[in-house]
Amino acid sequence: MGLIENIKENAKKELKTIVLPESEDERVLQAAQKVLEEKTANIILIGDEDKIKADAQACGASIEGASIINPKSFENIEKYVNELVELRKSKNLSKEEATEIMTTEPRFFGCMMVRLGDADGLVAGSNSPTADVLRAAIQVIKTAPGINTVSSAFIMETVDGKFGDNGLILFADCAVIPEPNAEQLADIACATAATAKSVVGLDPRVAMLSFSTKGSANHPLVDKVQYAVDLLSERNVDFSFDGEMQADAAIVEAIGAKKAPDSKVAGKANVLVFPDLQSGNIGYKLVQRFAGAHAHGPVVQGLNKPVNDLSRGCSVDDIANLVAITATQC
Ligand SMILES: CC(C)(COP(=O)(O)OP(=O)(O)OC[C@H]1O[C@@H](n2cnc3c(N)ncnc32)[C@H](O)[C@@H]1OP(=O)(O)O)[C@@H](O)C(=O)NCCC(=O)NCCS
Ligand SMILES: CC(=O)OP(=O)(O)O
Repeated sequence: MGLIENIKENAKKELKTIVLPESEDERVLQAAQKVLEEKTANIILIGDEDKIKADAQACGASIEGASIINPKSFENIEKYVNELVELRKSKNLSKEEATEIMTTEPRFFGCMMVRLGDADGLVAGSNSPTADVLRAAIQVIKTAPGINTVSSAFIMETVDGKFGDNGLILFADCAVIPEPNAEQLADIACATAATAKSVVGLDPRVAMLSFSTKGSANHPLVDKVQYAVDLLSERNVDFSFDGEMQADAAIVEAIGAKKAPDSKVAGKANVLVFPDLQSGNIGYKLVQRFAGAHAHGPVVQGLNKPVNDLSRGCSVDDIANLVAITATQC
């Protein structure tokens, strides 16, 4: 069974409720139909019921079985507003401002549903930049206890099975932290190793990427990655890691053996931690488009409850798949 089939089978075992706040996007309505037909989650759509039903009919999506909630007529809106005021107390958010946010920004409303237990998880981002989804999640859901860093990973399913574990390889961080420091890079490595284990079932081998392999170049950017590797050693983590190393040394056995002969990770990495968001975001999109890889995610890591993002270029299947992934994280 393939990765997504496996995840969907797991999601079916105990149905979770996933919020899709971007009901104005026809791909979301079509994905809702798919999820309901496949029975991988219960679905809540946010918005005006008449409009959503008309839009669904116009795009040929049957959303029967989905719940629809309109924040403007939601009976518990007062509770949601009060919770947001409390959460943003240090920023002096007024009740009027909180009411405006809760009734006009469905991503914030949806995250509040998840925070307060009225839903189990949320998937958004097909119709909004990642930053908007992340801001709502960070402000409303917050980080998990003991975690400082929210980051993300793409589960890349490459076609010929040559790289990673039978073609499965995680890329991080491709969506959240523009210029991670060494501490944050170490946090990203730990979070992505955990995602590799819990969501994909891999035994993680993490490569900390750079334009240098084991000191082949000297530059402050290389020093940062080396420092992140030192931090991982100090943390006594329970997964294999190594770096700094170049991408070819990380994933091609012969090149790994030449450039980093003593490494347990070089040549067989199944988690790639990019040194910054420029390289991570560009890197995943090139592999997705040039190599025809499926890019599942970005799976957001470090939050107290599951909220996952989509690329605006996503397909209906991408949304339905991410809903199943989210359901298994609940
Ligand atoms: C994630 C992101 C939206 C946060 O931006 P922001 O809201 O402007 O962040 P700020 O630096 O103003 O911080 C706001 C709050 O969020 C927290 N925060 C921001 N990023 C965080 C992270 N990665 N992990 C944990 N907390 C974070 C800050 O500590 C701060 O907390 P406070 O309100 O309690 O003081 C921003 O880093 C971003 O835009 N990232 C790139 C997203 C993107 O475009 N990706 C490419 C396409 S996928
Ligand atoms: C993850 C990502 O790159 O999102 P978008 O394409 O929407 O910017």
